[in-house]
Amino acid sequence: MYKEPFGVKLDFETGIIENAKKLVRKLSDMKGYFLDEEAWKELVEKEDPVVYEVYAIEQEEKEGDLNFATTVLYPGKVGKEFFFTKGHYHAKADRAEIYFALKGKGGMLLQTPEGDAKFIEMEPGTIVYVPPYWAHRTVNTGNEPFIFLAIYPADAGHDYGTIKEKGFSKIVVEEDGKVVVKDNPKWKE
Ligand SMILES: O=P(O)(O)OC[C@H]1O[C@](O)(CO)[C@@H](O)[C@@H]1O
Ligand SMILES: [Fe+2]
Repeated sequence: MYKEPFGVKLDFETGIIENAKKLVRKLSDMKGYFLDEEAWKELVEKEDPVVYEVYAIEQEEKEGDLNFATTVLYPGKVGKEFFFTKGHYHAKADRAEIYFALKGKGGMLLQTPEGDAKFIEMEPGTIVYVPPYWAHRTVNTGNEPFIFLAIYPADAGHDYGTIKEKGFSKIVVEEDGKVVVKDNPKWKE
């Protein structure tokens, strides 16, 4: 009837949550996500780096329950574009989410289904509220791993397909040593 409460330990240095399920996303898992396809191919053939790791504590997909996960997003670029997570809408699109930045430097790209985008900078201590219906992707704009905790409804689910197909309307790139958010020339409305 009642579920058993529990506490787990999160290591602030590494982002690892004990007893969590680990997921690894390598650059080869992200075909078609980056603007510069040549640079993507070259880097995959050379070293196929890990782009991010997720440590998740997940419950059954039921209304009312909560999941949480840390992400360790490594520093790097494909061409001029900073490493990012795949990004997704929630399968149940009206589900919100909270992110809490722990280490490193980065930001979150958010987008409505109409393509209105927003970039929110994140540093340790930043809490980001992801409202219902907004797609979200995190970006590492620094030189060390960008680590954050996400807390989301257990029944939110992931809709990766829409972003994989259309991308985000904005990209985050390095130009003259600066972080620049600009229009994505490949964005399909
Ligand atoms: O699911 P993505 O877009 O690959 O990004 C990874 C992060 O997002 C989450 O799916 C939560 O929104 C986590 O599992 C993880 O923190
Ligand atoms: Fe999410």
